[in-house]
Amino acid sequence: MTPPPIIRVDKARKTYGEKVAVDDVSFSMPPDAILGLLGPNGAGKTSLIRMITTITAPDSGTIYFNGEPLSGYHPTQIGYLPEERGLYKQMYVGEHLVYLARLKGLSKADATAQAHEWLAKFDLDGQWTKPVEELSKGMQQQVQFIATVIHNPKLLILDEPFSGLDPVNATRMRQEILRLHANGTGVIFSTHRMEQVEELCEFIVLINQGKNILEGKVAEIRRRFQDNKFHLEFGGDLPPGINERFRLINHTPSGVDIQLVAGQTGNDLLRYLLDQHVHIVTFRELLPSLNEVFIKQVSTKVEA
Ligand SMILES: Nc1ncnc2c1ncn2[C@@H]1O[C@H](COP(=O)(O)OP(=O)(O)OP(=O)(O)O)[C@@H](O)[C@H]1O
Repeated sequence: MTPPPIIRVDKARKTYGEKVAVDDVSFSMPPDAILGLLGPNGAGKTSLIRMITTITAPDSGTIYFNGEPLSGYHPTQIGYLPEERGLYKQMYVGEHLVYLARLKGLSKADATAQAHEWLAKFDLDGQWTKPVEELSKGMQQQVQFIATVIHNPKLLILDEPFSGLDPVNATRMRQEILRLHANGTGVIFSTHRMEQVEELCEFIVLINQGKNILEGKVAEIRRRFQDNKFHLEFGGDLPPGINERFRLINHTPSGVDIQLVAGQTGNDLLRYLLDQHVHIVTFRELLPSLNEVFIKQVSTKVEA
């Protein structure tokens, strides 16, 4: 039997007065997936996350966790790193982590052991008795990440987790996220950095103006939005007449991108190049980046 989705959002709606922040959004997230929750500023992502974490309730619609309608006990299985960090500045680092882990149901002994283990992973074990406010911003962020994962949640929700981290610490956090994922934790990752989404996520849901406008596997979505562009690397010269047949864009030192027009196929281009005895080094279709897909989708909807 296939396991139920870790999260299924069924027509969730959230309004603030007249403002419809989440407009009947539905999607499913396979268990242990890494899902990118994307959308422009004000799209409704935080409002949706707050419903998934039971901080707020939908006005209508239902959210299911592992096949069960969300209830008060599910938050202990969720770890949420919000974009606005919320540690108590005067508390000591170790004491703070133990306190937060106990709120998630760990015994004092387990909470203490886990806090030590996680701090050591981030080279922060020497900070146990320091007040949070004496840590750098990046270190505070790592402590908050530890607070998010310390109870070994089944679902992690991370809002811009890498912001403010140097490359070494960002890589370390990324490795920990991937390790948790490999051990069966589902991850919802919200960011405006599309290259991070391409690196980490297999699936995305794109929200715009409160509505789910695009969802699916990243690779399939990029393929769906391909627009007949090819990249050619070649030795020697191109035939002088190529410009009359094909639209050359983006010359780079190693080659050229070619935009085909209606009625032209990649095979037409390849055949032409072979007939003209071009020395082909590389010939491949260019897929749009997720960034290009995002901009195209969001601006189309704004214009519509
Ligand atoms: N507490 C609130 N009261 C009134 N309106 C709100 C409240 N929270 C959010 N909104 C509105 O709901 C809409 C969605 O906001 P939300 O914070 O969910 O967007 P977001 O996608 O997380 O944006 P960002 O990427 O900028 O963080 C916005 O128009 C926002 O102004």
